[in-house]
Amino acid sequence: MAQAPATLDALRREIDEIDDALQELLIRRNEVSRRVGMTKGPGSPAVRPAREAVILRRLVARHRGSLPRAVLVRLWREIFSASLAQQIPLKVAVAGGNRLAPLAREQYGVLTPILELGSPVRAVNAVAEGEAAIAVVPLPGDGESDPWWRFLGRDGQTVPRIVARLPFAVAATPSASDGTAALAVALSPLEASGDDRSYVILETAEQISRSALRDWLAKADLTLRETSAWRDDDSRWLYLIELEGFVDPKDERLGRLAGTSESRILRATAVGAYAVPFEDEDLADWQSASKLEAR
Ligand SMILES: C=C(O[C@@H]1C=C(C(=O)O)C=C[C@H]1O)C(=O)O
Repeated sequence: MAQAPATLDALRREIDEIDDALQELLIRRNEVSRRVGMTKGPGSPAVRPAREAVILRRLVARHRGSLPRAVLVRLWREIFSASLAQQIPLKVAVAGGNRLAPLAREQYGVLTPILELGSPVRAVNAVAEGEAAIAVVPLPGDGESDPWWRFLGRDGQTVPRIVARLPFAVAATPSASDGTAALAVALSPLEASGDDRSYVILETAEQISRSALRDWLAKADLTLRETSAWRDDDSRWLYLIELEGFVDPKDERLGRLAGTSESRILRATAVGAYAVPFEDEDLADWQSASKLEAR
């Protein structure tokens, strides 16, 4: 016998039940995250973008039905932010005037306090000094007079590291639809998500061409993506290098670099890594694809 069509009342009762179940699960998730926070301890910072990336990739891959993947990601950004906010006082520093506040809000939660400071350098300092948990800073550019990244080459637990690239999903981040992108800096260890890019700072006593840098890196099995240079007062050069793959502070390829560069690299320090963001097609839904075809 065919099933009788559900009445509007019955369908609404089903939605009420689902809402209650969803709410119970969110309450439970936040409680477990609070316990994760207590288990982490002082040497294990709260902000873990690599773990968030692994979760989002898994959820997007197993998704189905008519709820768009971009909406799924948006929901989880708020869930992560609420989860983080009960582990630590979640405050995000940005440089006022560089249009990164909306991006920071869409990544770290619409209710998360944003601290607008005078420059990206001050935003990074706010993280070093514990005034903010995360700084959202512009992508490194070449020829900057005071690049925010120049403080990252030092060792130590209170030196901020690059931990994420924003947006993680353009389709889920309206403020990034014009191509705006940024990096997030926090006092968190470098963690691999399984598909990553990394940043290292190379220190040299002289200016080095991009092609020489690329060759030295290739000899040490490292693939260069981007470079930014900064000349320190005492004629020391710093290069912020973006590399393919994950490179952590103990990576033996960094040690090999000195040997492959005619010893012109004085120091090589791993200063960051980020999970490779979703491509638009990763978030494409069967429904939206069929809508496009129907046009
Ligand atoms: C719960 C954790 O802390 C934070 C919150 C996460 C979450 O809500 O899933 C994930 C990573 C961290 O940014 C964790 O590290 O697992």
